[in-house]
Amino acid sequence: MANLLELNNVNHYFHLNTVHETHVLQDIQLTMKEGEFVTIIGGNGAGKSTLLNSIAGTFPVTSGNILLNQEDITKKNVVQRSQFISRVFQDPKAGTAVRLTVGENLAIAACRGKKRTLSRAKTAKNRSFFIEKLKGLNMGLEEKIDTEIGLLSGGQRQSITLLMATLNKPKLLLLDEHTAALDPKSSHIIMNKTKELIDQQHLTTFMITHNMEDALNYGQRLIMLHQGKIVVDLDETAKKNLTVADLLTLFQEQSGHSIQDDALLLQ
Ligand SMILES: Nc1ncnc2c1ncn2[C@@H]1O[C@H](COP(=O)(O)OP(=O)(O)OP(=O)(O)O)[C@@H](O)[C@H]1O
Repeated sequence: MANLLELNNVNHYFHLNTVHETHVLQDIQLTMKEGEFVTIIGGNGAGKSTLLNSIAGTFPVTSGNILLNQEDITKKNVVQRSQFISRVFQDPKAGTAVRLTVGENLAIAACRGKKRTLSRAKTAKNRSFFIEKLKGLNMGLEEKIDTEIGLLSGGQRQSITLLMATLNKPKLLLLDEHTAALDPKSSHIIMNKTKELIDQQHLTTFMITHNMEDALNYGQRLIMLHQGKIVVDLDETAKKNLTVADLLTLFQEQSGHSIQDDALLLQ
């Protein structure tokens, strides 16, 4: 199967050529197949968010190139890339207009990357489409279609953010610790919804998590990042029977360090 995403020798420096220079991504070589669900873990400051930001186009990489469906997107900015790359952030408020209703937020998401044509008939059709999608979440959120999204709980908001991110079937879905701000029960519900949406649409997905169990339980491949380098890359067979303890040992063997990250170890 063809590569959906390809990163070739990607390097990223912050504050290049200053005393504060940090080499955050170091010669990243990474490919993802279409439909692959990859989880990524690593200690604080390993460069996970920077890697996602580089793929999303939040800032230009210092060197190297990024290909999506064989097209070089390295020079495209975040808005141009958002036509085919969706992202869900840790903060459930990010990516939504908190003063607009659930329905209005979904309408904005549905227009992403398309020409906006609004007619009464289309608005009514969209409304029933959104109600069906909300029903699919099985959280009773179809009743909240006219509620301001800012008034919903973190878990409810995050499930709608997920729906918004997947409404137009993105080529690539980036999940940036999207359950980390939720309580354990909501986090579990959202992870199950995430898997459901990914499976239904066969979405190519890259998920950062601090939860090692989730990193092992979800997706077909697991990557560990350490000091800006990929130190572990496990396929489905390799990660199938691994425990969190095995993962910690593997990390130590490959990087020469133990994970100095309480958030990761406390999971
Ligand atoms: N905008 C920025 N300007 C300068 N340095 C930055 C910036 N963003 C991140 N860094 C630095 O880059 C390094 C990697 O940060 P990044 O946020 O990518 O790590 P992370 O693996 O996502 O960490 P965490 O798990 O703690 O969120 C850190 O040393 C961080 O201080």
